[in-house]
Amino acid sequence: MLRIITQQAEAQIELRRIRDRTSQDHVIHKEATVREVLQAIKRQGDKALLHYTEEFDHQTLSIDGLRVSGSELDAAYQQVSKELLDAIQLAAQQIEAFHRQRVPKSWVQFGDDEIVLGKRYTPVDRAGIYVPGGRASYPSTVLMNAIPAKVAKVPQVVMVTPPGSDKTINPAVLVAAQEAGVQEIYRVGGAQAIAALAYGTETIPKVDVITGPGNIYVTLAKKLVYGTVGIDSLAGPSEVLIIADTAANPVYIAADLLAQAEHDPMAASILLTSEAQLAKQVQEEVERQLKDHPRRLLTEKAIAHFGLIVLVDSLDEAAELSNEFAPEHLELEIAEPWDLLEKIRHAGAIFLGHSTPEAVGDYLAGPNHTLPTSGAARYASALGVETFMKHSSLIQYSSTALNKVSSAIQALAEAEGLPSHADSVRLRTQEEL
Ligand SMILES: NC(=O)c1ccc[n+]([C@@H]2O[C@H](COP(=O)([O-])OP(=O)(O)OC[C@H]3O[C@@H](n4cnc5c(N)ncnc54)[C@H](O)[C@@H]3O)[C@@H](O)[C@H]2O)c1
Ligand SMILES: N[C@H](CO)Cc1c[nH]c[nH+]1
Ligand SMILES: [Zn+2]
Repeated sequence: MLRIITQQAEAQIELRRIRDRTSQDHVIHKEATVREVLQAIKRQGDKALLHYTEEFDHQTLSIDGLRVSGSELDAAYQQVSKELLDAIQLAAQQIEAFHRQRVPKSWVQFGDDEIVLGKRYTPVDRAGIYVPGGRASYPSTVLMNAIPAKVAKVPQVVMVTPPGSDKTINPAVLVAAQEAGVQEIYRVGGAQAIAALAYGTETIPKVDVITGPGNIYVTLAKKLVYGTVGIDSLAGPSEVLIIADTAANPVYIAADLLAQAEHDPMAASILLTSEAQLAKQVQEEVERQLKDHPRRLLTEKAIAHFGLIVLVDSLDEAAELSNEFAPEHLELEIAEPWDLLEKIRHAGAIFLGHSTPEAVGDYLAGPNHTLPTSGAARYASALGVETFMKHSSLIQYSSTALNKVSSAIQALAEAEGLPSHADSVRLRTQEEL
């Protein structure tokens, strides 16, 4: 049953516990497992990959079977309905159109004395995309990760996803990968897949950046390999925080809370409202919708451990609590959502008004659904084209320009006790005299 809390102090403690659920004590033994997996893949490559796929995914693969074959890719198109293919293509178009607006542009600036300064953006050489597949399969996540990589013009995009029963991968995932321009697909998941992308194995190439959401094992692995490779952000398990007033419909709110909870037993679903009657109605409606839910066990677990309704005094208080939580998804189910927006400082994606369920953003509105979780929205943002790019600074000085700053650079270098730095400027500017 979704709990209702009325005391502010208790609400703050509970919200903090839920926000920090991926770094609490019960996760420590999972981190030990993940470290062991990373070490084994680093040392033993494919052999360890097959071992952990057997242990965690219960699938016996051969080295030759790791990569999805061309015939499997072709067959996938025959296995999806026309309606699903159309939906994948519509989502792909909208995601691409949105991301094309945000391609970082290189620039140079010409200053006095022939000084040229600028930034030059270039894509990474190789990107690795993680597509979750443990408890659900995610063609939408393929599109959300591979399309920005394609827009960034990454030359090699490699995808990993766990094998399902009979070692197969959902054909919709394979179709989405082809529509989005993924070149290589490997049937491995969990921490072992992240390790393979970070360190490389005999079969799977080492990449420069790993993106994509996943469960606690995937998220911990990404955190641990950061530095060996780049990552997008810590994206998962999922969460939604809804702020609602009297204008909200309890049936919609309950559905939106469950839409997040059904992802993972560690998913978080939170409602902040000043309306006691609405709180009660949502609590009852969640129970009603859960009754016939096909993923009832998993969803109930998430609601019981990481679900919460908080009764607040005002929308301002709700905004402040939301800022402390920094949710992955924030829904403003209130009469004037744009008025509250200015009070919101931290959220991965914000959904405004009653006709904008979070699922619109999950699938096809265009903005990316790979978003920071567990409070990471305080400092991180949605995955984007820039996740697959980096920029180099450009600096050119003429001798006239160098002469003008020569003594300042030498003074700074001497203050730092670095004489060769001073010499590198002094020798050049002396020659000019
Ligand atoms: N933030 C986002 O943008 C976003 C988007 C989509 C999905 N998600 C999240 O992605 C996650 C998907 O999770 P999932 O489980 O369905 O798929 P997943 O692919 O993330 O995880 C499955 C893998 O976990 C590993 N695993 C399972 N149990 C294990 C154990 N006991 N020890 C070690 N490894 C184990 C297995 O190797 C398996 O391949 C959910 O948490 C969902 O909320 C987040
Ligand atoms: N809500 C997820 C992000 O947390 C994204 C997703 C994909 N498919 C359905 N939902
Ligand atoms: Zn979702």
